[in-house]
Amino acid sequence: MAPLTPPAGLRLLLERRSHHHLGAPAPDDAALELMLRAALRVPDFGHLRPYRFLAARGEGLDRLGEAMRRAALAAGQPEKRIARAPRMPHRAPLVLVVVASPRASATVPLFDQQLCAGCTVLTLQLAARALGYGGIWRSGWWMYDRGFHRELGLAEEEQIVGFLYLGTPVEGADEPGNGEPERVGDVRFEWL
Ligand SMILES: Cc1cc2nc3c(=O)[nH]c(=O)nc-3n(C[C@H](O)[C@H](O)[C@H](O)COP(=O)(O)O)c2cc1C
Repeated sequence: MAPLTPPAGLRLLLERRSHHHLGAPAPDDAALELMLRAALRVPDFGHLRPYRFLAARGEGLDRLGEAMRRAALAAGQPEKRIARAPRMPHRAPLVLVVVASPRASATVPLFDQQLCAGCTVLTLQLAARALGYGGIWRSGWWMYDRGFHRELGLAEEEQIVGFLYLGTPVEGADEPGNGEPERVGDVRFEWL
């Protein structure tokens, strides 16, 4: 069977990659609006929209870093982690904290709702890429720390599913891709 030539819309997925080194400009409000509209299209059992976003740019990055520092201090984390906390969000000009915010539902399990929230992270990253920006989905210790969650005002049932760092890829700073198409043979896949 001859391989299909990927249509233009699929190239965004086939060529998706993360950018660790991000500078200005970040997606502006107009870009962010389009990205959020795309996020609203993720698969969503019961259309519960079980997610919300906390956004930081400018001084917001300082506030986010301070919240990270206070949480690390309160949790008795190593000195090195506490000291580096304020710098963490400054690795990009825009950081979205993506929060799974489950709704009470008799039919939609919590995990489904958290997966739905996770889908928004990738969708936002892809939408940003389509608009010419770069991004990386990060987690790390803070993602799971209840003290940090409280710093950000999360409710008990809420969970951070990702920190999405966004900006413009710094030219030449990231490892170039090897240019090879992904090999479908690498996927664990079997017919039942
Ligand atoms: C839930 C989740 C959490 C992640 N957390 C981190 C992280 O904290 N730090 C990191 O360098 N990469 C993290 N990654 C991986 C990056 O987003 C990225 O996929 C990886 O650097 C490989 O690059 P690529 O996306 O270009 O293949 C995470 C990915 C996922 C899905």
